[in-house]
Amino acid sequence: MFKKMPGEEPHRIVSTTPDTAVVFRPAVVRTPAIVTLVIFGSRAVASLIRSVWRHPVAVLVAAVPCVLSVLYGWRVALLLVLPVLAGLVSWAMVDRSSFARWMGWRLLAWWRLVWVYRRHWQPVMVISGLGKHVHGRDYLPKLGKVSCTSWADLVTVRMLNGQAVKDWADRTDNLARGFGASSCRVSVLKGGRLRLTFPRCDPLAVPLPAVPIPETPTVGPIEVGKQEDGRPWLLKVHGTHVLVAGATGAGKGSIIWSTIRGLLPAVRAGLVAIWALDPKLMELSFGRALFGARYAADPADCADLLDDAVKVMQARAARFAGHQRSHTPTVDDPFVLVLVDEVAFLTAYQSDKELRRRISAALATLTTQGRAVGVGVMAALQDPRKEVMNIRNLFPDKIALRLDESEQVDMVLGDGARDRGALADQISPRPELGAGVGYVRLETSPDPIRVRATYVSDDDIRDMVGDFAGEVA
Ligand SMILES: Nc1ncnc2c1ncn2[C@@H]1O[C@H](COP(=O)(O)OP(=O)(O)OP(=O)(O)O)[C@@H](O)[C@H]1O
Repeated sequence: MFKKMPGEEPHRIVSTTPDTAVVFRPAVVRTPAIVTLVIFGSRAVASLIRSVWRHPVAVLVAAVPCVLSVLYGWRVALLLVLPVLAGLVSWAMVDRSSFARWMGWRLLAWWRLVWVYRRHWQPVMVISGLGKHVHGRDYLPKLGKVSCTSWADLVTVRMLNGQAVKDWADRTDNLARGFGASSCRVSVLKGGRLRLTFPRCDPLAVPLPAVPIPETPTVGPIEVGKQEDGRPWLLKVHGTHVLVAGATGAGKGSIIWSTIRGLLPAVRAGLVAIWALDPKLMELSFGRALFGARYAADPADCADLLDDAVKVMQARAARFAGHQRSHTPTVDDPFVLVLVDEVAFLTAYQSDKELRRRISAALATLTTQGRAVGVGVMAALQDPRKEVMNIRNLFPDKIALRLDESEQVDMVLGDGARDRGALADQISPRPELGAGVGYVRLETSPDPIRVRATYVSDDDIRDMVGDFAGEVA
């Protein structure tokens, strides 16, 4: 039986009988040096080809000056390279984004691969427990491609056979510390490969001003903020229901107001009607004039308004039955968005049992039957526990802002969301850093996305009221 053993291992192998009278030494067949050299040589060539394939720009930048100086001497090489360098600097100054896309991020990715990930890969894998060092041999997950975006490094890895995604998700803290990043997120690619996302900076660290009101009426998706990768965060409200969960001061109001702001032109055009329930009498009362008669703060009025919404929904369902299966907003049948601030005031904390029953039943009816006929619910709440909000699973889209406890993250976003990097319990309680910051999970992907809502200030709301009050159907 042959066994491959590197280094000094073969010398240590001895087998003895129990009384050590007979000692067996297995025969050791030494690999000829030439074979070893050929193996190492072919590995070096393969690694060179891989580097050229994955990092052509970086290899070109490093290799061309070296080749020129070998062929023509360093003076000629310098003369030839300097104008190119000047050209690159001017390109970077004139059009930063195209330079970053074609050169900057590629060079940075190569540098980060060599200097950060490859250099620290072996110790970080072994110490974090994702790799093993057994009898002088390393069993390490394979480091794949590294690419850089404006805010993060994206690292592809091939897991060891027998490893599970959870093994990696449980060690995101180790990975982040090991590679000098503030956090690490794990997402699954196919074929046993994972993508690790290591943020280099936080584009959401500063509050975002309210986006301009759209010029043309739209029922969404509405731009309500920014995603971590710098792209706009577009929130779908028509054809779904949205639950916003966050501790007090987490910035739930900014999501509600950003949504209202984006819908106002459609409200003016008669394509959308916003119905507001404001049991805390704080958040929505500020722009009360925007909602006309469709505003309620007293729990009994809230129950009546919800019952009216159910009637609208049922009347539509009866009319649509057999004719259409989905809703297109029109002036006759506008999209009705029922906004509920602190829904637990109306359900869990409501002392009047009959009111509580009516409100819970109406909310459950709207969230189970409303989306196909153009009635949507957007509800905000502080405490996402089932005892407080037993219909939270009827909301297809959920947003987790800052939460008090780590267990609440999975309650809002679904199982495994926190393991995959939705650290909503670690969002800063300082409003300038953390208010409006949260995680969303789209129906199409299990990976949570970090986002920040724009801040619609009191002045913005006053302007909105000034421009749009009285235009409500
Ligand atoms: N998107 C945001 N960006 C920056 N700051 C924000 C943002 N949203 C809110 N804030 C700040 O955080 C404070 C609290 O926000 P807000 O009242 O919306 O939180 P909330 O989650 O609705 O809290 P509560 O449940 O107590 O009403 C605001 O006064 C504001 O100063």
